[in-house]
Amino acid sequence: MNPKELAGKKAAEYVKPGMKIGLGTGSTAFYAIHALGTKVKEGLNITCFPTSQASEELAKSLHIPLMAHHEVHRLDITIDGADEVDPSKNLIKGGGGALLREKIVGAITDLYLIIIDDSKKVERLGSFSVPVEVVPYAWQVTAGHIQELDADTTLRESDDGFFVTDNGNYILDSDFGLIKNVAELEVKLNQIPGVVCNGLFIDMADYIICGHSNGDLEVY
Ligand SMILES: O=C(CO)[C@H](O)[C@H](O)COP(=O)(O)O
Repeated sequence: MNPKELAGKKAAEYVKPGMKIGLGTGSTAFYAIHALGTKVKEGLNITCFPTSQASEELAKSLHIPLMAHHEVHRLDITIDGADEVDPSKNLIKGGGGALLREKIVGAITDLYLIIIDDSKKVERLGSFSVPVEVVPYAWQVTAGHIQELDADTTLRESDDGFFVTDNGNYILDSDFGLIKNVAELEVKLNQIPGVVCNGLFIDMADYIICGHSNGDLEVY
C-alpha cells in the first residue's frame, strides 16, 4: 500500500463515535478523509471541520457531516499532513497553502495527529521553504521584512497568476536554510506587519504516523 494511504488509514482508527474531527489538507490527508468517509458510510457518527475548501468539497462528496463555523469550539482529533517533521515533532506545513486554517484548527484540537510518508522526516527543519501567508497589500514590503531575517522569499504562483489562499492572501515561500531556532523564528515572523500566519508548527503535534514504502508503519 502507498505509505500515505497507510498513514491516513491508521489515523482514522483513532476516531471514535461522537467525536469532532478536524480534517487536514493535502495528498496524505486525502486518504484519511476517504477512510473516514468509509467509516461514516458504515454508520460511524462523527462531525468534522475542514481546513480548506478542497477538503470541504472532498468531505461533502463522501457525505461526511460537517460543522458550521459557529459550532466549532474544541475538536477531539485533527488529522493533517506535513511537509517536514523534525525529531521534536515540530513541523513545516503549508505546502498546499492551507496553513492558516490548519493552524487555527490544530490549536483547538485535543489530539493532533500528523500523517506523513518517510520522505518528510528530517533532522532539522528548513530544506523545505517556510510558507508565510501575507496580506496582498504591500506584500513587497512584507517580503522585505522577511528577507531581513536572512531568507530568500518567492511569491508563490499558480497557473493563472499569483497563488491566492482560501482567505484571499498570498504566500511567500521563504528559504532560511536549515533553521537553528524554530520557536524563535516562528515568533519573529508573526511580529512582522502584513504576516497573517507562518508554516512553522511548533510543539503542536501529539503523534506522528509515518508510512514507509516497505509497508511498515511507525507511530511516535
Ligand atoms: O500543510 C499542508 C497543506 O497546507 C499539507 O498538509 C502539507 O503540504 C503536506 O501535503 P501532502 O500530504 O500533500 O504532502
